[in-house]
Amino acid sequence: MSRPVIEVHGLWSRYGDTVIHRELDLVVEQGQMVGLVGGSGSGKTTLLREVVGLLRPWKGRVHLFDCPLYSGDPGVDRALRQRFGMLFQQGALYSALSVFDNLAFPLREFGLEDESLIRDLVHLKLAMVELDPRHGLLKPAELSGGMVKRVALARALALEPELLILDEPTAGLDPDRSEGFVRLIRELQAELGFTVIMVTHDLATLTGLSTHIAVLADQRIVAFGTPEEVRRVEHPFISSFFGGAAAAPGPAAPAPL
Ligand SMILES: Nc1ncnc2c1ncn2[C@@H]1O[C@H](COP(=O)(O)OP(=O)(O)OP(=O)(O)O)[C@@H](O)[C@H]1O
Repeated sequence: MSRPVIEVHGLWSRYGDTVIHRELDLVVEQGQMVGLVGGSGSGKTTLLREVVGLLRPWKGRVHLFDCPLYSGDPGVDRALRQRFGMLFQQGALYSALSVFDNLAFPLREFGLEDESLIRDLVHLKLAMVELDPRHGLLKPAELSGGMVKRVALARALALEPELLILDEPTAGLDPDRSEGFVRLIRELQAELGFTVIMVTHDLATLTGLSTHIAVLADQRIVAFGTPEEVRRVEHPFISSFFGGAAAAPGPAAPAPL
């Protein structure tokens, strides 16, 4: 039985007098990989920040794993934070720390003290993203763009989250590296079963990763469904986003997960 991981109901957001979201609803169920698309400035990043509690909505309800995001109990909020991992476009890694310490950071922060266990877990996470222990000695500035993304992914997965939030996961990667990163996320998702919500402007990343697509336009989610279902919805943004491919999924359909 599928259960909701993210539930957003009647959400209003604003910066000053500018309303960004108006009565927005979104439900993401366990195991779904949801690509959130919308025009530039439509409020995708704002929505992600509200979903993870980095930004408080003006009005409305956000629940994660059936728990209200702002329970008022620091212990509950902390336990909830352990259940999701984030890969944000900027500020992914601490530049002064080695790769090893970047990955050890969330483990130590959440109370792990046994250094030999931390070492084993860090090496396990490095292996998950196809890196080896010697990469742990490097500083972020010594890594290629693709390796930075993989380390950031390993860090997002450090606490074995049930939900992974990705903001432009392949931005800045060339098409080959981007394809490799999409494959890696897909394989890890198939193995670990986490739910994904992702913002991307890249059609290849969107079609390669999404089981579902949510379209943000007119200050709310105007379409939600499988890529094929969403392509059939009549809306000017959807027609222009998918262009001529709107009627026929063809080769752009997502790979099976
Ligand atoms: N801290 C802020 N203060 C004021 N306005 C903001 C702030 N952050 C974002 N905005 C504005 O709110 C709107 C939504 O921004 P947001 O970054 O959520 O959109 P987006 O859909 O992620 O955009 P893009 O696709 O271009 O990254 C934009 O018009 C943006 O300029």
